[in-house]
Amino acid sequence: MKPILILYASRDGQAQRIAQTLAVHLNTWPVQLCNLKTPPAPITSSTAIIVVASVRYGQHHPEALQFFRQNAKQLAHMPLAIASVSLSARKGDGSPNSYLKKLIHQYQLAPFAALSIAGKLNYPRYGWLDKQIIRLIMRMTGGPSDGISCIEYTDWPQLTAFAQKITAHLRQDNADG
Ligand SMILES: Cc1cc2nc3c(=O)[nH]c(=O)nc-3n(C[C@H](O)[C@H](O)[C@H](O)COP(=O)(O)O)c2cc1C
Repeated sequence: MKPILILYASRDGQAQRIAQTLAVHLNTWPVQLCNLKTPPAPITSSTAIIVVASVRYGQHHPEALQFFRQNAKQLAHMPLAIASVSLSARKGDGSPNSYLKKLIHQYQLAPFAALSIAGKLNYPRYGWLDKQIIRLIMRMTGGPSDGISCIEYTDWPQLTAFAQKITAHLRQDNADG
C-alpha cells in the first residue's frame, strides 16, 4: 500500500507536534512524516497528502507555500488534507479561517478536509521584537499579553476528529477502487 505523506512546516515545534500526533492517529496506514524544509520524494507515490503548516505574520511558512506552488497540478488529482496552525484559530471551531481560506484560494486547492487548529503561545521562546508584536496581537484579541505565558491552545480532540475524517475518506476511496 502506498503511504500517506504528512508534510509539516513549523518553527517552534507545535505544527510538528500536531503532524506527529496525526501520524499516530493514522497508524492503520503506512505513514511517512516529512519536514517541508527537506524536499519530499515525488508526491505521486503517496496515497494522500496531508500538509500541516503554522502561520507567522499572517502567512504560512515559505516552504509550505513553495510546496503548494510547485505541486499544485499533481495535488489537483490527489486526496489532499490541510491543517493550518495559528493562535487566532483558538477563537474558532476548526473550520477554515481567513489564513486557510486565502491559502486554498491562492493555489486553487481542493482539500477534502481542511482544519484551522490553534497552536501554542510561548513567550519565553520569542525574541524581543516578536514578543512585543505577539503581545500586541494578544492584547487586541483578548489573550494574555504578559510576555511570559506559555499556553498550549491546541484542541487535541479537534485533531482526532480531523484524523477520523481523513481515515473515513481514504477508506471510501479504497472501497471505490
Ligand atoms: C513571530 C510570530 C508570528 C506569528 N504570527 C501569527 C499570526 O499572524 N497569526 C496568528 O494567528 N498566529 C501567529 N503566530 C502564532 C503561531 O502561529 C503559533 O504560535 C503556532 O503554534 C506556531 O507554530 P510552530 O510552533 O509550528 O512554529 C505567530 C507566532 C510567532 C512566534
